[in-house]
Amino acid sequence: MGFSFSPKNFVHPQLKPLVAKMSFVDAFLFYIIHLMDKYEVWHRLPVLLGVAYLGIRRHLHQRYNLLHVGDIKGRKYDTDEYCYRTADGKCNHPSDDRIGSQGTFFGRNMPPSNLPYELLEPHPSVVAAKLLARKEFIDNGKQFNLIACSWIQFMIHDWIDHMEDTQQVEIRAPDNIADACPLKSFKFLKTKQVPTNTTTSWPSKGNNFLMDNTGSLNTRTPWWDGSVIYGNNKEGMERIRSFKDGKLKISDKDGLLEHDEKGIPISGDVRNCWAGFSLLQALFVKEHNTVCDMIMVHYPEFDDEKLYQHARLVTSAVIAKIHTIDWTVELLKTDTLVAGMRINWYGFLGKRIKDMFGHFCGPIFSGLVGLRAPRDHGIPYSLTEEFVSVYRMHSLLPDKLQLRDINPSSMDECPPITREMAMREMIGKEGEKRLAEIGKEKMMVSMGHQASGALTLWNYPSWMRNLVAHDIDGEDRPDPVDMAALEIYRDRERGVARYNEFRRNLLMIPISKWEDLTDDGEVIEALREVYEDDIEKLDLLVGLHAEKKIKGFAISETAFFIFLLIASRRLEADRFFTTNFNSRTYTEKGLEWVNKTESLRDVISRHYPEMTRKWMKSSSAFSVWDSSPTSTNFIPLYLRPAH
Ligand code: HEM
Repeated sequence: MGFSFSPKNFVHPQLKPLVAKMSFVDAFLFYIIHLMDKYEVWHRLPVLLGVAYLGIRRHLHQRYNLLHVGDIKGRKYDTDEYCYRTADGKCNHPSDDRIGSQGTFFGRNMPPSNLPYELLEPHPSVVAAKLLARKEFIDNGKQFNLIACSWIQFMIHDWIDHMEDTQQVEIRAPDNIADACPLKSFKFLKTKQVPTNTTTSWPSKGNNFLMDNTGSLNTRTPWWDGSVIYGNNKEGMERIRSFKDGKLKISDKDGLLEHDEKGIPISGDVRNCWAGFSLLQALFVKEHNTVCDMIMVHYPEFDDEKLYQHARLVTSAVIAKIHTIDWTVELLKTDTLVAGMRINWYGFLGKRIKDMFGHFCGPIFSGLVGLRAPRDHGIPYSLTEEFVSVYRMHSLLPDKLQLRDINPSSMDECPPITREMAMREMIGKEGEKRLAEIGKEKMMVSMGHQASGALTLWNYPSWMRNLVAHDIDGEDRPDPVDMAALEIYRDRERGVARYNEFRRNLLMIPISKWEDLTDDGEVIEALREVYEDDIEKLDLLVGLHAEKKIKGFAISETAFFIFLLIASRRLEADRFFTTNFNSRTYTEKGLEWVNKTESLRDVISRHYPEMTRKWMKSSSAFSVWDSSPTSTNFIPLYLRPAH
C-alpha cells in the first residue's frame, strides 16, 4: 500500500507500538508477514509458501488477538459423564462447565474502539443511503450461489446472536437524506450491556491495556454444535425432538419443517428465517434422522436418548466439515485456501494417511480435528464481537428468487426460469407457506442455479431497508427496521473498531488514503463525500465492502484474517472435535459417516440422488450448478506455483 522498504522504517509507524510488546520470536515472525504485506504477495506465492504465511499469521493472531470478556465462574465436572453435546452448550470445555454455553459473553479480538467519534458520526442513514443501498443487483458470478448464501445464515444461527436490552432506540434520517430512506425513522432495541466484573488486558500477553468492564451476551451457543437445528437450551431441544428413535420432528407430508399453531417453524432457531434457510434446516433434520436409522441398525441396544445424542454429534461434525472443506473453499477459491482448509481438517499429510493411521502427528501434520486435547491458546473459547461484524453479509441476498422448472419438456443443462418471487415474500411465516407450495426439490434446484449477491458497496438489498425483523421466538416485531443503517449503528454501539483501527489491531498495514482501499473513482468520491478526508472515520462494514479483493476471494482480506483465526478455533477448542472425536464417543459407524462425507453435494446426493445426477454439473453444491466442474490439475496441490 505504497510504502518503501528501508531498514529503519521497515515497520509501519502505526504498528510499532504493537510490535514493541511482542516477544523476540513473535516480532521476527511479524517482520516476515509484514514484508509480504508490503508487497501484497502472500496470495500470489506458491501454495506451500502461502500456507506458511497463513500459519505464521494465525499464530500471531492467536497470541495477540484473543481477549476474554467476563469472569470464569464455571465448575469442574466429569467429562466422562458428559460424552455428548448438552442442550445449552455446557460441559464442553474440559475443566469449566460454563465456557461456550448459552448466555455467555462475546469475546473480542481487539479492544473496543477508542476513537473519539460519536455514535451518529456520520449518520448511519447517510452511510446506508449513499454507500450501501443497492443501485442494481451485482452478483457473484458462478462462484457462489443462493445455497451458499443460505448456508452462511444457517451457520450464523448456529453460532451467534446478541442479547437485546428492553430499552428502545430511534434513528431518524436527517432531512437532507430522508427521501433516499424507505423509513424516515425506525425503532429497535439496544444491545444489552452487562457488567463483566473483570478487567481484560491487551495485548493478551502483556498487561498494559484495561478494557471497558461491560460486554454483551450471546443468546446462542457459540460451539459448532448444530444448535440451528437442535436448539440452544433444554426447552428448544424438547421442541424439536420427537422422542422416538432419537429422531427430530419433520413433516411426513412434504419433508419440510413442521409448524406450530402460529405458523412458526419448529426448529432449533427460527429468528429471521426465510425459505432457503428453512430448507437447509429441513435437509439436516433429514440427515440427523437418517443417521439415527443407521446407528439403530448397528447398535440395536441404543435407546431414544442415546440415538439422539450420537446422531447429533455426527450431524454437527458433518456440518462443520462441510463448512471447512467445501463452503470456505468456494468462498476463497484459491489453491492456497484449498490446502489450508484441508490441513485444518485432515492435516498436512492428508486424508488417506489420517484414515489409515489416525491422528498421530500434531495439528500441522494430522489436522486440528482429532487433537488429543482442545487448545484455546490460554483464552477461554467464545465467538467475538469482531467475528460478528465481519459476517455482516446481507449483500449476498438477492431481490428476487428465481424459480425453475425441474420437469422441463426438454433436458437442457439449465432448468428454465418459470417465475420470480420477491424475497420479501419468502421470509418468515409467509415464506414458509410459499416454500410448502414450491416444494423442497424445486427450491433446492432453483437456489443452486441462482448466483448470490456480491459483497460490495451499493449492493445492500433494498427490501432489507424496510424489514419486519423477528423476536427470538420467530414472531414479527411491530416496528420495521432499515437493516443497512442498523448494521452501521450496531458495530459502533458495540465498540467495534472502525476499518483502519481494525486493520492496525490485526497487524495489517492501515490505509493512508482512499486510493489504498480501492481503485474505483466513483467509490472514492462517495467515500469522500460521506467521511470527508478522515479515513479513520470509515466504518468497518463499508471498508470491508469497498476493499479491493484478492483474486478468487468473495470477501475482503481484512475479514478473512478474522476467519483464519476463528475458523480454526471453532474446531481446536471443542472437545468433541478433539479429545472426544473418536469411535468411543461417536461410535465406529458414526465416525465412519463423518469421515465419508466430504461435501454438501454428498449430503444432497444421499437424500436426493436424482437431483444431483440430473442438475448439479458443478463440483460443489455451493457454486452455480450449471457451471463447469473444477478441471483436473495434475500438479499436486502443495507443489502448485503462484497464480
Ligand atoms: C432473509 C435472510 C435474512 C434476514 C431476514 C436477516 C435478518 C437479520 C436481522 C433482523 C438481524 C438483527 C439486526 C439487529 O438487530 O442488529 C440480523 C443479524 C445478523 N445477520 Fe442476518 N438476516 C438474513 C440473512 C443473513 C445472511 C445470509 C447472513 C450472512 C452471513 C446474515 C448475517 C447476520 C449477522 C452476522 C447478524 C448479526 C448478529 C448479531 O448481532 O449477533 N444474515 N439479520
